[in-house]
Amino acid sequence: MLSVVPRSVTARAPSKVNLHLAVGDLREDGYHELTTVFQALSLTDDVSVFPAETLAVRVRGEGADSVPTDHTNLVWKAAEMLAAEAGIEPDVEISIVKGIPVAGGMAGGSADAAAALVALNDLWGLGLDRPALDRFAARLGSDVTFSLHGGTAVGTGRGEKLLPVLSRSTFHWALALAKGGLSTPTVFRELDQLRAEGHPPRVGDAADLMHALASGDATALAPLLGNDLQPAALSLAPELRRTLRAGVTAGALAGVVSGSGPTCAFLCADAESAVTVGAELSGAGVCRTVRVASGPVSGARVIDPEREGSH
Ligand SMILES: C[C@@](CO)(OP(=O)(O)O)[C@H](O)COP(=O)(O)OP(=O)(O)OC[C@H]1O[C@@H](n2ccc(N)nc2=O)[C@H](O)[C@@H]1O
Ligand SMILES: Nc1ncnc2c1ncn2[C@@H]1O[C@H](COP(=O)(O)OP(=O)(O)O)[C@@H](O)[C@H]1O
Repeated sequence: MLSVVPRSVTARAPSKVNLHLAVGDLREDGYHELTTVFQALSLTDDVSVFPAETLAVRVRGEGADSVPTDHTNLVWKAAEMLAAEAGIEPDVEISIVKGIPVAGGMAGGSADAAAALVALNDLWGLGLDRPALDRFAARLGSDVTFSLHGGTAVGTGRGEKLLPVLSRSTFHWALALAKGGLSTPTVFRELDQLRAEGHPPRVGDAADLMHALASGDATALAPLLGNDLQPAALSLAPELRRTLRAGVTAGALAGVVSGSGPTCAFLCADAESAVTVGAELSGAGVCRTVRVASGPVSGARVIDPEREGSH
């Protein structure tokens, strides 16, 4: 007798770096008004879903020990939301393979949530279109909408209102992953505190940065990278100053704290330079480990792990 192997679906979602992150006022709902330019990077997480007796989450890979496997994991919440919408039980095993550092300012949890939405939409045959997936994404977290879309985009509101940005070439990055993580709400609170006490530097508008992206010129883009959360991340993790200096000394065009940190992202002239900068950073002992990545890449999408490989 033929036994039927239950179908599984795997989706891959990108990390992100904020090329520009302007943080505005604290809103009444506890979020800050943002204007940010996201770029999706080739450092990714894979999320596979399989029919199961009950909802369960497993995690392996980069930083897996510090990722929750209970209802607080964003993929668990994504499964419950979609199942409630479809009127079914969320009986599924969700397996996450992390390549994106946890609490690293690179939207790893958001990537997993976006990948889970895409994979479950396929597994359960829900036929949800992009606007519908966007609505679920925005409920899960501010960055999840971007993780779905990928590419290069401007985010406003709390980061969930997106408009695509013309970006002409591929940019190459060396990433310095730190020992611990930084909690996003703690970094926003630290910025509020720094602003109450003085005037930490603020990024201007993103007009010149948009031109540099459209021209595809990494040398023009480099001096325009900016992040209002960087002073707060440096205040909480002062050792990142050394990391930022070391990357530029190693030949990067510029370095910036990624989102709320503590990952530092270094824009490099080309792929070869990114490998050299990564090796020098590694040798300088200013970070836990290094990765190279390029962007922009696509948002969360179903993959065939046999053909595309799984990490
Ligand atoms: C800072 C950014 C920049 O892209 O990314 P990360 O560095 O975390 O990757 C994002 O704004 C993070 O987005 P995300 O990680 O999805 O945050 P959420 O879960 O929605 O919010 C976590 C907490 O961060 C704070 N928060 C988040 C977004 C925002 N616009 N204002 C805020 O003040 C709030 O305290 C909120 O309760
Ligand atoms: N699927 C997930 N992957 C990673 N972290 C998750 C996940 N679900 C919930 N978390 C929690 O979210 C927090 C933020 O993690 P992450 O999204 O990786 O970083 P960041 O917000 O800095 O980009 C972590 O403290 C982690 O415990």
